[in-house]
Amino acid sequence: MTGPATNNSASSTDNAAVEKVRITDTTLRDGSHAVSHRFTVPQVRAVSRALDSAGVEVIEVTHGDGLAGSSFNYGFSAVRDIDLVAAAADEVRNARIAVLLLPGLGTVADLREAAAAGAKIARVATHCTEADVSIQHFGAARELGLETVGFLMLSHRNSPEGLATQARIMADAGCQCVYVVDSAGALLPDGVTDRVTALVQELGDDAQVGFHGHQNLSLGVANSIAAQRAGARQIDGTLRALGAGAGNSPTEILVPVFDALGVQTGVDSELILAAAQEILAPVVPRMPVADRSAIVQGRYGVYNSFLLHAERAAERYGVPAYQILRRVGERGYVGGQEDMIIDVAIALRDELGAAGKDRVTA
Ligand SMILES: C[C@H](O)CC(=O)C(=O)O
Ligand SMILES: [Mn+2]
Repeated sequence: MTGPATNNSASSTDNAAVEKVRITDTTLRDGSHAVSHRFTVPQVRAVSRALDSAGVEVIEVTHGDGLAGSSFNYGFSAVRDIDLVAAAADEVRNARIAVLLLPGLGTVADLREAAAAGAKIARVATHCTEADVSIQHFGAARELGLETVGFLMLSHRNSPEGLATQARIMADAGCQCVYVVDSAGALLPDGVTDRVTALVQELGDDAQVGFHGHQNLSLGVANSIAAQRAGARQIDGTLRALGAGAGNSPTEILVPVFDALGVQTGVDSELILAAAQEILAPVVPRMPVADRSAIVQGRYGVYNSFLLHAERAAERYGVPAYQILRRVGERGYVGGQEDMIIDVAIALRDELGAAGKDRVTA
């Protein structure tokens, strides 16, 4: 389906040197955070089939925290990653299945198993100042014949120049596309433009640049437009914005928006709308929403995967989740420090109790 021309379509096509982006849908990976990693094989099959039929080129499937993320600290999956990857790979005809790996959590052995199960793309994620921990994983992924993508998480916590230095480390290790990852939904469009531009200049023809947005400040789609205009060639989304925190840039909105801008995605707008409405929505009990906690995450730059951990700690210790998250942001905790949320909740409980304040949990 090609939609009607819009007022801004002419000017934006004039601006765009490249008029195509590749959409990676991560409903079955980032969306896993929002369902506490409870996706089942029939759900993964149905969503993969719908995305594939709509023309989505890349579908990411894993625990929300990547291969081997199923654990006490991050939350247990309903079904093993590898079984979900194999089911998705079996279901698709054209799309390629991607897996996420956080070094230290997932290992090279996990990558090997994922490749054997049908994964074609390895996405390796590190904190935005720690790219060096990904070097061996990119090497291993390339040896396995996998396409490689690098994720610089919490990208708002590094300057454009600093991020470009980290992107260079990934590209030199064999990464073929480095993503600016707005893990907290904290970046504003200018911040995205500056970071993507810095990476494009640094990487040149050595690697592409991608963008992964979140909705905490309702800017996922606007930031994706900024990224594309600055030279990003790969953009992430999820059906119905299903994802950590306030959720991700919605794929079914990215597609018609890029269409209106004259940027090709290769995805059929009508079929992607149907996938969101008819396939995903009925199986998801709770959709992400930009509520007080999620907006605080965006404003204080808090890793989105912390939301459900903070909500559980809030419930357990009788303190507001948004206050836990604000303090976590002030302390600058990064992915992997989920257990520190408990310490923050206990300290807040003691402080609020000592001050004689009422406890609330929302
Ligand atoms: C492991 C994280 O959920 C990766 C991601 O999607 C992000 O940082 O955002
Ligand atoms: Mn994310």
